[in-house]
Amino acid sequence: MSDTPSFTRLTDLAARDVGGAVVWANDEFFGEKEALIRPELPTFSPHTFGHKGQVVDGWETRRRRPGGPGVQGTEHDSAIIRLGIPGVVRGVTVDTAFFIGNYPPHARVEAASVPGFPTPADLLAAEWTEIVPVSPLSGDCEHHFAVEAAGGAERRFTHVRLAMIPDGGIARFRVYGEPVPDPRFLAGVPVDLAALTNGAQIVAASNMFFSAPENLIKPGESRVMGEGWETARRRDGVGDWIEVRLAAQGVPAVIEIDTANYKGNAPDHIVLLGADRPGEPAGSDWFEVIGQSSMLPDYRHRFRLDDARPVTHLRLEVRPDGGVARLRVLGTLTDSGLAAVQARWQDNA
Ligand SMILES: NC(=O)NC(NC(N)=O)C(=O)[O-]
Repeated sequence: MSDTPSFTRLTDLAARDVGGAVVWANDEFFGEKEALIRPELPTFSPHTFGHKGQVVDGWETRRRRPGGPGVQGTEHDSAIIRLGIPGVVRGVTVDTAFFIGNYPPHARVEAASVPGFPTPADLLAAEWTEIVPVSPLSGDCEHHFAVEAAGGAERRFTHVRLAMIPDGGIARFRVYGEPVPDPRFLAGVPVDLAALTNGAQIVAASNMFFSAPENLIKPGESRVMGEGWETARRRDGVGDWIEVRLAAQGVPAVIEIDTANYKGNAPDHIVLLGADRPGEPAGSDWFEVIGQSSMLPDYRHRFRLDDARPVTHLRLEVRPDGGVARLRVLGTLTDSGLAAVQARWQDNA
């Protein structure tokens, strides 16, 4: 349990900051269900009581009593989470941090793929596939469970259901996996080729001391410094960088490099390189997309590209170091890029 498995380096598809939501729970008497998907680490303030009991940073149900409130029609407590980014699930983490006398002894996870805009009633009636069987939990502990492809076939899921058996508290729930975007929303319109929600992925980074490079391509604005990508102070003059694999091959038209909230720690300048290697990791065949350009603190820098070449990967170099909040790459998929997105969609239907 102490070794952190590699799937935890994938995107947390359920996190609130990528659009996840806890849409239903049969009970949340002591702790609200939405806490499950907060991106921040859980906290605890001992001997802090509200009208309902100890204040907790997690989803916590009441003690189940036969025929008592909150338990009608259920065998155990459960919550349904809408993934912010539908995709293939590779593993989950159930974190019982700070729940010691009140952790659930077992958990189980199921997943479903429900099209459209399902209501909680639609979800309760949906067909669910078990992705983590009933498994023992201990108190105040992170539990990592790898998810095997059901029957050997990979599936794109839109929702997961977390059961705690029979009741208790869970601080955080992470659902790690690979986004699988719906090609209908990427065909024939300008899109952000670097967006996590469109299937882009950060594949390498020089440094992530203060915050994760994946933040660069998350949805929405970066509201505070901690929501961007910030490196440690460099003393070697080498410079920091990230590499992003785009949603698929596309032609970029407008690039945004936003240093929002980096006021005393924006990079001095950047260079943006591109590579066109469909189906392969980017190698050393980089070409210039944006030449050396000065950066201002706390500023959304926009660059218009004319006659750009198709790219599958971009490499953002920041010199000498510092923070960048967001990288946006507005452009259109090429025919072969769209075909790749469609093939992935069909493979995971
Ligand atoms: N001291 C507690 O935490 N008690 C109860 N929980 C809360 N949150 O008050 C309980 O019964 O699990």
